[in-house]
Amino acid sequence: MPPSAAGAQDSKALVRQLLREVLVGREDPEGFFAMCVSILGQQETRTHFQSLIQPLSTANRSLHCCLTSIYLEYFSKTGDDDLEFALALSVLEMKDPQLSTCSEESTLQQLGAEAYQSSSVQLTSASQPQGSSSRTQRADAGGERKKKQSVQKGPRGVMGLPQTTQETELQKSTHVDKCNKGTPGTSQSTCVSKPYASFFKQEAVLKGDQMTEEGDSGNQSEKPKRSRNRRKRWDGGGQQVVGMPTSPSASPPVLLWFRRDLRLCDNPALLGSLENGAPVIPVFIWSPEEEEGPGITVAMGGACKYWLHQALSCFSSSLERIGSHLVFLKANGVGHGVGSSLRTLTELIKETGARTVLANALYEPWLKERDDSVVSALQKVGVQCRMFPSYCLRDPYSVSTEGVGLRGIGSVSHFMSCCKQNPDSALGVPLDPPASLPTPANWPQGVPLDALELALMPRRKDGTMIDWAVNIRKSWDFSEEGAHARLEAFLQDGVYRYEKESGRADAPNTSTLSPYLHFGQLSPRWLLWDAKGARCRPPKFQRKLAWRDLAYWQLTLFPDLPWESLRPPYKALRWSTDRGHLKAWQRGRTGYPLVDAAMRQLWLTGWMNNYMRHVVASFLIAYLHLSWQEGYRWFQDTLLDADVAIDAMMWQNGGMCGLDHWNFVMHPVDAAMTCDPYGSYIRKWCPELADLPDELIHKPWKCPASMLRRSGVIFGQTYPDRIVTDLEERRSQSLQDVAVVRREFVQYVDKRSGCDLVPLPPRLVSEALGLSDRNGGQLTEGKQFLLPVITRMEFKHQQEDPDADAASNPYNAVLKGYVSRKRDETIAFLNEKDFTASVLFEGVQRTERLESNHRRMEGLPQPPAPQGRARRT
Ligand SMILES: Cc1cc2nc3c(=O)[nH]c(=O)nc-3n(C[C@H](O)[C@H](O)[C@H](O)COP(=O)(O)OP(=O)(O)OC[C@H]3O[C@@H](n4cnc5c(N)ncnc54)[C@H](O)[C@@H]3O)c2cc1C
Repeated sequence: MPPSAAGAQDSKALVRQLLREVLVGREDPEGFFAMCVSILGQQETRTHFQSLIQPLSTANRSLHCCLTSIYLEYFSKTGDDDLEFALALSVLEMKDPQLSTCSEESTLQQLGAEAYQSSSVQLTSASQPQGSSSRTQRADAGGERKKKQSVQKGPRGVMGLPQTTQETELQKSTHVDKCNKGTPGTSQSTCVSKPYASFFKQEAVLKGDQMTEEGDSGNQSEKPKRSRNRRKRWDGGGQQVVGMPTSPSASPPVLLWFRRDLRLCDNPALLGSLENGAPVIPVFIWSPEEEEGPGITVAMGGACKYWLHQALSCFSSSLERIGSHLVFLKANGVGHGVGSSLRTLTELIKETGARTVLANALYEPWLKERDDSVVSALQKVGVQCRMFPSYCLRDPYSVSTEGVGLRGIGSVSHFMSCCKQNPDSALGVPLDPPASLPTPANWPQGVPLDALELALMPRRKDGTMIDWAVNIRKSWDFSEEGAHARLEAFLQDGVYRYEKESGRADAPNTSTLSPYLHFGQLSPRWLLWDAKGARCRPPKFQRKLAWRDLAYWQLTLFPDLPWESLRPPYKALRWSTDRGHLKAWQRGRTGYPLVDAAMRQLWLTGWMNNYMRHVVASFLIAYLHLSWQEGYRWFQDTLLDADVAIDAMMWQNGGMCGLDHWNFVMHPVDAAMTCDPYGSYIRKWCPELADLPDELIHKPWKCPASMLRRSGVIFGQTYPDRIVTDLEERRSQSLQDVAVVRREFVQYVDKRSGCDLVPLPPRLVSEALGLSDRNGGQLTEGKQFLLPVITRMEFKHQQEDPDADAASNPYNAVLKGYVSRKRDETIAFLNEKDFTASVLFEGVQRTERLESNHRRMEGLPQPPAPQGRARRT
C-alpha cells in the first residue's frame, strides 16, 4: 500500500476509534466532528464522514441523526465561514499528530513562486517622492519620540468611577436556556465549552493520563463539558511524557524564552522544550528599547506595562504549580548602552550551559529582525535556537497575494482570499498544557519582578503614591485562567448577541479577550477552536481573528505603519495643534457625552469596545482635526490591549490614509442611537449627567434650563461645555483639506478612477510581477510602483468642487447609526416628523395669536382657555 493510502487508512481507523468514544459517552458529537475535520481534513470529511458513521444508523439512531445534522450544518455554511476555516488552518500545518519541529518555520515561509497568475491590478511607476521615509529619519523620529512620550505621559489620575463587571450568573443561566433549545438529540453538554479553569485550580490531579478526566470530574454535574480529547496531547516524541514526575537531569538545560506567549495551554515552544527530557529554564527578558523599534511606536505604554507586570506575576505562579518558575532578567547593556536580549541570552547560556533556546515567534518587523539575528548568532556558537509560530493564525510572512492579485488589498476579504490559497492543510489542534516541567539542578540568578519597573506609580510632591491602576485591577483578572473564564462567559452569553449587537456600549456583547490575545495568554487558535466548537458561531466574530492577522500582515509589509501615513498626500494634511482639544479628548472632557464616556472608560479600565473606538477616533480626526498619530499614541499608552499592528492599522484607516480607509464618519451624538439608546452607558461613565432624560442625555446642551437645574447640571462646572459646536462646519473643513492635498499631490491620484495611489512595498511588487526575488530587487531601484486603493466616494466628489460643504456632498459619509441603515432611516423619518409637527404647531400658534389680537382690537371677549388638551411647551 502506498504510504499516503496507508496514512488515510490510519486516519479513518483513528476516527472509528473515536466514534467508539462517542458511543460510550466519553466524547461528545461536536467534539468528535471537530476531530474528524482535524484528522481527515475538510475534503475527506465531506466525502467520507457519512460512510464512517453509517454503522450508527442501526446501532444508535439518535446519535446518527445528531452527527448527520452537525455534518450538514457544517457543510452548508457560507463561503465566508469556509474561508474562516481555511484561515484557521494550522499555523503549524500539521498533518502528523506529533508536534512538528523547526523545519515548520521554513516550510511556512516558502512561498509558491511558481503559482503566479497575472494580476488584474494596475501598476503605475513614478519617481521617488520627496520626503519619503528613510532609516535616518526614523532614527530621528525615535529621538523625537522620547521627547513626545515624556510630554504625553502625564500622571494618570484616579477618577473614582465604578468599574465594569462582565460575567454574571444571570448570563450563564440565559445561555443554558438557549442551549436547551438546540437540535433534538444534542445533549446540553455538547453546547457548552469546558473551561480550563479546572486545570489551574486542580493541579493536584494533573498527573499523567489522569489529567484530562480527573481534572474535570470534580464538578462535572454542574459544568457540562465539551471534549478535551480533541486537543492534541503531547507525548514528547516518546521521550518525555507530560505529567511524569521529573528530576534534575544531567543533560544541558533548555532556555525557554517567554515573550508575548504567557500561557501554558497551546504553547508550542513550551511543549517543544520537553522534547528531550532536558531540564527547562523559563526566562523573561525585559528589553524596552528593542520593543519600541525604530519609529514612534509606543509599543509598551503605561497600561500595557502594568498588564504585563500582573500577567508575569500570574504566569510565574502557574509555572510554580507545575514545579517550575519564571526567571526575570533585565536586558544587559554594555556600560550605559542599550540592553540587548542577545547579550543577556549569551550570558545566560554561559552561566547555565544551555545548548538550546526556544521561543514563540513575534512578527513586528523590528522584533523579527532581532530574533533572526539572535537565532543566527546563537547557531554560530553551536546553540540550537528555534522560533515557533503561534501568535497569529497565519505567519504573516507566509501570506502571499499570488493568484489573488492586489485588487481590494487592505480589506479582510482580500486577505482571506490570500489565506485561502492553502486549502489543503489540516487544521492544527490546540495543544494541551504540560503537567510538569523538568527543573535544572541550579537555577540562574534572576531579578525580582519589581526590578523590571513595569508597574511604577508616580508620586505626589508629598511622597504619596498615585495609584492610577486601581480600577484596572478591579476590572480584570490578569491570569491565563482569567482569559479562559472570559472566553467561557462569552461563549455562554455575549456570543448570541454578537452578530447584531456587538456595537452596543451598554452591554458586554463582545469577548473582551483582546489583552489576553495581545500578551499571548490565550492563543488565537485556541480561541478559534472553542468558538468553532460552540453552538453559536457568528461569522462576524470569526472574521475578527482574520482582522487581527491582517493587521500583522500589513505591518510586515509596511513597517512604518505606526507613524507614517500610507497614502502620501495625506502626510501633508493640515492638522490642528490645539493641545487643549487634545487634552480634553484624552481626559473625556469634550462636552460630548458619548465621546467623554468612552474616553473615561478607557482611562479607568484600559479598554473600550470596537464601536466606541470608531466614535472617538472619528471625533478626533474629522471634528477636532487632530492627527491620527495623536490618537494612536494615546491609545498605545492607555489601552491594555495596545497592539502596534492592530492599533496602527485601525488609526491609519480612521485617519483616511490606511489601505482600507473608513468610508464612514461616526457622528458624536447620533451614533448613540446604535450603541447606547437608553443612555445607560453615559450614566455609568458620566454620572454627573445621570438625571437627564434618555432623549437628551447625549445632547445636554439641548436641555431647557429648568431641566438642567433639576438635574444638577451646570456647564463649565459639573460638566464641560462643548469644545467645538460647529460640527457641520468642521466636517466640511476636514473634507476640503483632503481635497486640497489630493489636488496638490495629483501624481498620487489615479486619473481614471479617482482613487488614491499607494506606493507598493517590494514584496508585493515581486508577487504581482511573479518575480522569484521576494524583495523586488533591481526593479524597484529609483522607481515606485503605485497601486490604486479603495477611496471614499465623498473624496472623489469633493475633488471636483473642493470648496463645497460636506452637507451638499451627495456621498456625505457621516453615519447617524453605524450598524443599521434602517435605524438611520428611522431617525431621518422621526426628525422629519418632528420638523413637520413644529411647523404645524407654529402655524397654529400664529393663528391663535392673530385671532387674539383681532379680538382685543375689536373689544371682543377672548375664547375660554382650552381644557383637558395637552399644551406643547
Ligand atoms: C481606532 C481603533 C484602535 C484599535 N486598537 C486596537 C489595539 O490596539 N489592540 C487591539 O487588540 N484591537 C484594537 N482595535 C480593534 C478592536 O476595537 C479591539 O480588538 C476590540 O474592541 C477588542 O475587544 P474584544 O476582545 O471584545 O473584541 P471582539 O469583538 O470580541 O473580537 C475578538 C478579537 O478579535 C480581534 N479583533 C477585533 N476587532 C479587530 C479589528 N478591527 N482589527 C484587528 N483585530 C480585531 C481582537 O484580538 C479581539 O480581541 C482598535 C480599533 C479601533 C477602531
